[in-house]
Amino acid sequence: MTPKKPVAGPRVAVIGAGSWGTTFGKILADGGAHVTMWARRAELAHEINEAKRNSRYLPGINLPRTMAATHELATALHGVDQVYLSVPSQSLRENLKALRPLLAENDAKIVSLMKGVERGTGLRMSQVIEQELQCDPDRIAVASGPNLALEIAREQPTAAVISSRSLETAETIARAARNSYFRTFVNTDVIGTEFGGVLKNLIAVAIGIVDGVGYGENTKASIITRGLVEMTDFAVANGAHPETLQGLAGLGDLIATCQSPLSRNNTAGRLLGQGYSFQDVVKQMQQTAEGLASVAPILQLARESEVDMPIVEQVKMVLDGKMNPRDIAPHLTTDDDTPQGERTNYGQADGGGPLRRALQRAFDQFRDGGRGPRRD
Ligand SMILES: NC(=O)C1=CN([C@@H]2O[C@H](COP(=O)(O)OP(=O)(O)OC[C@H]3O[C@@H](n4cnc5c(N)ncnc54)[C@H](O)[C@@H]3O)[C@@H](O)[C@H]2O)C=CC1
Ligand SMILES: O=C(CO)COP(=O)(O)O
Repeated sequence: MTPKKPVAGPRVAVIGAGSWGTTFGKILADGGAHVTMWARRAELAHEINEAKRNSRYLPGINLPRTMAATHELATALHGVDQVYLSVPSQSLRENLKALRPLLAENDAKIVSLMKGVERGTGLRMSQVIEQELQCDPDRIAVASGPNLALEIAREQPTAAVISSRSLETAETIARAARNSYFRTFVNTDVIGTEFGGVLKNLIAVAIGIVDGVGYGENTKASIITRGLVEMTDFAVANGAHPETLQGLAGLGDLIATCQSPLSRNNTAGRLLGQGYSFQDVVKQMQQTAEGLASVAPILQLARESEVDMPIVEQVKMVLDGKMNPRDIAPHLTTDDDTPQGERTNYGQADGGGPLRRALQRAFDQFRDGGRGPRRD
């Protein structure tokens, strides 16, 4: 009997064949993994299999010859080592319910590619996965960073962060998701990595709004800068390491999303700034703009953790039709009449407050060689 050929790369399934799922499938296939895409529609699975194209989500892109696709979940998940999830965040829980029995006998690593929080619970995607699959959090990883799908599908050089509570899991996934045009770094700050991706969407909506109104670069730079403060304040108060927000998953993604017309969040904001109502914008968006659903749960969490998020508050007011888009502005982002210098909650030397305490805890943990994140 001839010995079985060793399988070079891991066997992976990517659940969700939209723009990011398909692009990530290409990243993995180009890195040597055996990729099966799961698409909801049989026609899309057929197009990927036969034409090596996903013309709706990635027009003009040739997909790897080795990439397979199916619309049968059981076929996609059979014998896999890794499962990548890339469906709209609000649909993750229902999708996991279908996955769970199919993964019962399998200890595959589960990777979230998503950048939203669940409406109603405010849970991050890795928390929803842990709840629904009832699996060891060390098996779960998340991917984030400045990762506009179409640019990566065109093989433009890009970096990303893979984060897991288990460094070993993060490194395993980072090795699989690495190739000549995609470089992955690792950290163990899952909270910071996930919130970075969620929060930059909200700031990108704000940038889109001021763009739509017709304001220029000063306004946008002011909102991006103050937005990073809000993102950091919020994430640190909710358990993140501040350094993560300065890396690819925070600042990096904020820059990419705020300046690119490819961003759906930015586009949704631009339409709002041009005077379209929230309902009109939702109707016009052909793809997922996660920021629209994340605003309310993030503001709820902000209130619970006593963090001010004036820019995100203004985005919510525009979405609700309670603020004229022309009034959204960084000068409303300080809560006193005569702001003295830049208020960065996490840098305040006032000796008190939940943010400062959270920051101190994070630094202590890092200095003591705890499970702090690696620099990305
Ligand atoms: N597109 C991008 O550049 C990036 C997107 N992401 C994140 O990836 C996630 C997925 O976004 P995209 O692929 O861009 O969205 P998309 O809108 O391009 O594709 C979404 C996919 O999910 C499917 N879908 C819709 N509702 C579903 C449901 N109820 N159950 C199962 N599948 C459903 C759609 O048919 C489609 O295949 C989002 O959380 C997004 O924030 C992250 C990084 C980059
Ligand atoms: O997350 C992204 C880039 O990193 C994609 O942003 P949008 O979802 O706004 O298109």
